[in-house]
Amino acid sequence: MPMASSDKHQTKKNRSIFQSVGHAGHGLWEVFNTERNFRYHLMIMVVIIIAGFIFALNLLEWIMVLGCIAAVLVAEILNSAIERLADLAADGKFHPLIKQAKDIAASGVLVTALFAAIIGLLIFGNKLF
Ligand SMILES: Nc1ncnc2c1ncn2[C@@H]1O[C@H](COP(=O)(O)OP(=O)(O)OP(=O)(O)O)[C@@H](O)[C@H]1O
Repeated sequence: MPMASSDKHQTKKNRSIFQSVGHAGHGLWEVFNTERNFRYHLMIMVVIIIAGFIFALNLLEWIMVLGCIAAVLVAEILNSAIERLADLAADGKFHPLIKQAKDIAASGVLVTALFAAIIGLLIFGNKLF
Protein backbone atom coordinates (compact mmCIF):
# COMPACT_ATOMS: atom_id res chain seq x y z
CA MET A 1 0.00 0.00 0.00
CA PRO A 2 1.20 3.55 -0.69
CA MET A 3 1.99 5.95 2.12
CA ALA A 4 -1.16 7.79 3.10
CA SER A 5 -1.38 11.50 2.51
CA SER A 6 -2.09 13.47 5.67
CA ASP A 7 -4.26 15.90 3.70
CA LYS A 8 -6.38 14.46 0.87
CA HIS A 9 -7.40 17.91 -0.40
CA GLN A 10 -3.95 19.50 -0.20
CA THR A 11 -3.25 22.12 -2.87
CA LYS A 12 -0.16 23.68 -1.28
CA LYS A 13 3.47 22.56 -1.63
CA ASN A 14 4.54 19.40 0.17
CA ARG A 15 5.78 20.11 3.69
CA SER A 16 8.57 17.54 3.78
CA ILE A 17 10.54 15.08 1.68
CA PHE A 18 8.49 12.30 3.29
CA GLN A 19 5.25 13.86 2.10
CA SER A 20 6.71 14.31 -1.41
CA VAL A 21 7.77 10.65 -1.52
CA GLY A 22 4.36 9.59 -0.16
CA HIS A 23 2.52 11.46 -2.91
CA ALA A 24 4.91 10.09 -5.58
CA GLY A 25 4.27 6.59 -4.24
CA HIS A 26 0.53 7.27 -4.42
CA GLY A 27 0.97 8.31 -8.08
CA LEU A 28 2.88 5.12 -8.85
CA TRP A 29 0.14 3.04 -7.21
CA GLU A 30 -2.50 4.91 -9.24
CA VAL A 31 -0.68 4.20 -12.53
CA PHE A 32 -0.20 0.53 -11.58
CA ASN A 33 -3.89 0.16 -10.68
CA THR A 34 -5.39 1.94 -13.66
CA GLU A 35 -2.99 1.60 -16.63
CA ARG A 36 -2.99 -1.81 -18.34
CA ASN A 37 -0.01 -0.87 -20.55
CA PHE A 38 2.05 -0.01 -17.46
CA ARG A 39 1.37 -3.49 -16.05
CA TYR A 40 2.35 -5.06 -19.42
CA HIS A 41 5.61 -3.13 -19.31
CA LEU A 42 6.23 -4.30 -15.74
CA MET A 43 5.70 -7.94 -16.82
CA ILE A 44 8.10 -7.49 -19.74
CA MET A 45 10.58 -5.91 -17.29
CA VAL A 46 10.47 -9.03 -15.08
CA VAL A 47 11.08 -11.29 -18.13
CA ILE A 48 14.00 -9.10 -19.31
CA ILE A 49 15.60 -9.09 -15.84
CA ILE A 50 15.32 -12.90 -15.61
CA ALA A 51 16.84 -13.13 -19.13
CA GLY A 52 19.61 -10.79 -17.98
CA PHE A 53 20.58 -13.25 -15.22
CA ILE A 54 20.31 -16.25 -17.57
CA PHE A 55 22.57 -14.56 -20.16
CA ALA A 56 24.90 -13.24 -17.43
CA LEU A 57 24.92 -9.64 -18.63
CA ASN A 58 28.02 -7.61 -17.75
CA LEU A 59 27.87 -4.31 -15.81
CA LEU A 60 27.57 -2.08 -18.90
CA GLU A 61 24.83 -4.30 -20.37
CA TRP A 62 22.89 -4.20 -17.08
CA ILE A 63 23.19 -0.40 -16.99
CA MET A 64 21.80 -0.15 -20.52
CA VAL A 65 19.00 -2.67 -19.94
CA LEU A 66 17.91 -1.06 -16.64
CA GLY A 67 18.17 2.42 -18.23
CA CYS A 68 15.87 1.29 -21.06
CA ILE A 69 13.37 -0.24 -18.61
CA ALA A 70 13.34 2.97 -16.54
CA ALA A 71 12.88 5.12 -19.66
CA VAL A 72 9.86 3.08 -20.84
CA LEU A 73 8.22 3.10 -17.39
CA VAL A 74 8.80 6.84 -16.95
CA ALA A 75 7.39 7.52 -20.44
CA GLU A 76 4.28 5.50 -19.52
CA ILE A 77 3.93 7.34 -16.20
CA LEU A 78 4.21 10.79 -17.85
CA ASN A 79 1.79 9.71 -20.59
CA SER A 80 -0.73 8.74 -17.90
CA ALA A 81 -0.34 12.12 -16.17
CA ILE A 82 -0.89 13.97 -19.47
CA GLU A 83 -3.97 11.81 -20.22
CA ARG A 84 -5.52 12.84 -16.91
CA LEU A 85 -4.84 16.55 -17.45
CA ALA A 86 -6.27 16.21 -20.98
CA ASP A 87 -9.40 14.49 -19.63
CA LEU A 88 -9.85 17.28 -17.07
CA ALA A 89 -9.47 19.95 -19.76
CA ALA A 90 -11.75 18.11 -22.25
CA ASP A 91 -14.50 17.58 -19.66
CA GLY A 92 -15.96 14.72 -21.72
CA LYS A 93 -15.97 16.61 -25.03
CA PHE A 94 -13.98 15.84 -28.17
CA HIS A 95 -11.33 18.42 -29.04
CA PRO A 96 -8.68 18.13 -31.77
CA LEU A 97 -6.00 19.62 -29.47
CA ILE A 98 -6.83 17.07 -26.76
CA LYS A 99 -6.47 14.36 -29.39
CA GLN A 100 -3.09 15.80 -30.43
CA ALA A 101 -1.91 16.08 -26.82
CA LYS A 102 -2.88 12.47 -26.04
CA ASP A 103 -1.52 11.08 -29.30
CA ILE A 104 1.76 12.98 -28.94
CA ALA A 105 2.14 11.79 -25.33
CA ALA A 106 1.47 8.21 -26.49
CA SER A 107 4.05 8.63 -29.27
CA GLY A 108 6.63 9.36 -26.58
CA VAL A 109 5.96 5.92 -25.10
CA LEU A 110 6.12 4.33 -28.55
CA VAL A 111 9.47 5.91 -29.46
CA THR A 112 10.98 5.01 -26.07
CA ALA A 113 9.72 1.41 -26.31
CA LEU A 114 11.00 1.05 -29.90
CA PHE A 115 14.52 2.18 -28.97
CA ALA A 116 14.43 0.00 -25.84
CA ALA A 117 13.48 -2.98 -28.01
CA ILE A 118 16.31 -2.24 -30.47
CA ILE A 119 18.85 -1.92 -27.62
CA GLY A 120 17.50 -5.14 -26.07
CA LEU A 121 17.80 -6.98 -29.39
CA LEU A 122 21.37 -5.75 -29.83
CA ILE A 123 22.37 -6.87 -26.32
CA PHE A 124 20.58 -10.23 -26.21
CA GLY A 125 21.08 -10.92 -29.93
CA ASN A 126 24.81 -10.44 -29.45
CA LYS A 127 24.72 -13.13 -26.73
CA LEU A 128 22.73 -15.57 -28.87
CA PHE A 129 24.54 -15.30 -32.21
N1 LIG B 1 -11.49 14.31 -25.34
C1 LIG B 1 -10.87 13.82 -26.43
N2 LIG B 1 -10.76 14.57 -27.54
C2 LIG B 1 -10.15 14.10 -28.64
N3 LIG B 1 -9.59 12.86 -28.73
C3 LIG B 1 -9.64 12.07 -27.64
C4 LIG B 1 -10.27 12.49 -26.44
N4 LIG B 1 -10.17 11.50 -25.51
C5 LIG B 1 -9.50 10.52 -26.12
N5 LIG B 1 -9.17 10.83 -27.40
C6 LIG B 1 -8.48 9.97 -28.39
O1 LIG B 1 -8.72 8.62 -28.01
C7 LIG B 1 -7.47 7.97 -27.74
C8 LIG B 1 -7.62 7.06 -26.52
O2 LIG B 1 -7.84 7.87 -25.40
P1 LIG B 1 -7.70 7.33 -23.93
O3 LIG B 1 -7.71 8.47 -23.00
O4 LIG B 1 -8.70 6.25 -23.72
O5 LIG B 1 -6.24 6.73 -23.98
P2 LIG B 1 -5.72 5.28 -23.54
O6 LIG B 1 -6.46 4.22 -24.29
O7 LIG B 1 -5.68 5.26 -22.06
O8 LIG B 1 -4.25 5.47 -24.19
P3 LIG B 1 -2.94 4.57 -24.00
O9 LIG B 1 -3.17 3.40 -24.92
O10 LIG B 1 -1.84 5.51 -24.46
O11 LIG B 1 -2.86 4.26 -22.53
C9 LIG B 1 -6.45 9.07 -27.55
O12 LIG B 1 -5.15 8.66 -27.94
C10 LIG B 1 -6.98 10.16 -28.46
O13 LIG B 1 -6.56 9.92 -29.81
